[in-house]
Amino acid sequence: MTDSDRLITPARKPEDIDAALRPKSLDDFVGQKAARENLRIFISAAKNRGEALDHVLFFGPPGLGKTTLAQIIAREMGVGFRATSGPVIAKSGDLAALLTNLEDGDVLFIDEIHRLAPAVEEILYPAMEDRALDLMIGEGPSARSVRIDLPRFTLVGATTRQGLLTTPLRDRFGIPVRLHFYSVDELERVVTRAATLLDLHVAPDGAHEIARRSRGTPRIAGRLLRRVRDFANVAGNATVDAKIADAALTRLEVDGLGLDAMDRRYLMMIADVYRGGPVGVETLAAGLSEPRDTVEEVIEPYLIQLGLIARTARGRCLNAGGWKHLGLNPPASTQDGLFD
Ligand SMILES: Nc1ncnc2c1ncn2[C@@H]1O[C@H](COP(=O)(O)OP(=O)(O)OP(=O)(O)O)[C@@H](O)[C@H]1O
Ligand SMILES: [Mg+2]
Repeated sequence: MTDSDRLITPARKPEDIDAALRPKSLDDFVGQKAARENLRIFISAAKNRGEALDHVLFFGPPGLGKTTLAQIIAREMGVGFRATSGPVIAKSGDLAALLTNLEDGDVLFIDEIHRLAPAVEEILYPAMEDRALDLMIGEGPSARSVRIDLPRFTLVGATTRQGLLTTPLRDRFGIPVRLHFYSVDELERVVTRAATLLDLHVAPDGAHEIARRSRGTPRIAGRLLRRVRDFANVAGNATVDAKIADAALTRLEVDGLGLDAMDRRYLMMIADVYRGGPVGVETLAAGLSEPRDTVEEVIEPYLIQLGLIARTARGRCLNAGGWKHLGLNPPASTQDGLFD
């Protein structure tokens, strides 16, 4: 099984209906209170001054609302929205064309901005800083550089890997925004809101059951809701309540914390093969036959967030909560206060 086959992967799956479920305004956007309130202030200040919003960088795990917020910024600023992504911009000329075609004040959204080619990235520096484009005209000895002024624009970058961004690029974003996993309460609101959009009746206990299994991630909440709806339909239930949600998600092998077979294999491997760790991430990745990136970016963040495992300098360790979730006792030798 690869990560994209998992029901609870935070990455976008083809059947996800992200666009239909996207909140369209800051008021409609659930959670991320600090980010939301800061953006509200920056947006209203920029509008008052009649300026474009400063460049914004969103970073955080997949499915938390980076693309959604980028679109909301354009809407709240009342400007156009142009979207592209790092790997799509192959040549510096492609980016130059995008930039020169912007209209005054537009938002240019670059997803996966950590994957920009270095030559393309260099075009961005003067564009972001001075709203200018430096172009080379001609070749050989007669070549000369001309500077073209660009319209005012806001670059909104998104990345799941802030660490892979070069410092000069990161430094040019005036408004860096980190997105966090959502609380169960917030996800209940995400589920209830999505249910209304899907014309589906979900009882509060049903929303709670789906929320607590959604790994802090709205995209997963939307996906699980639609899966549970299928079960409710087949069972002839008009309302999604906790019972049907639990039955459906248990059938789909998503446990009470939102962990699936892959997570349990990961935990089990540390517990069983490495007696609770520490064990290196490379070793775990090899044991699970998963790329190291998937282990570090997809499997581990949520397990760390739950406090089931810890990343230490010597490797990964299972915490007390991890042992408990597996229904196991830590080996006696590790019970001397090493685990909380
Ligand atoms: N705060 C929120 N309230 C309600 N729904 C949300 C919220 N944040 C995200 N969603 C929903 O979750 C889904 C994924 O959001 P989005 O596409 O913005 O995530 P992303 O961070 O851009 O993910 P990726 O890193 O994969 O590009 C969308 O369907 C969106 O409507
Ligand atoms: Mg996105």
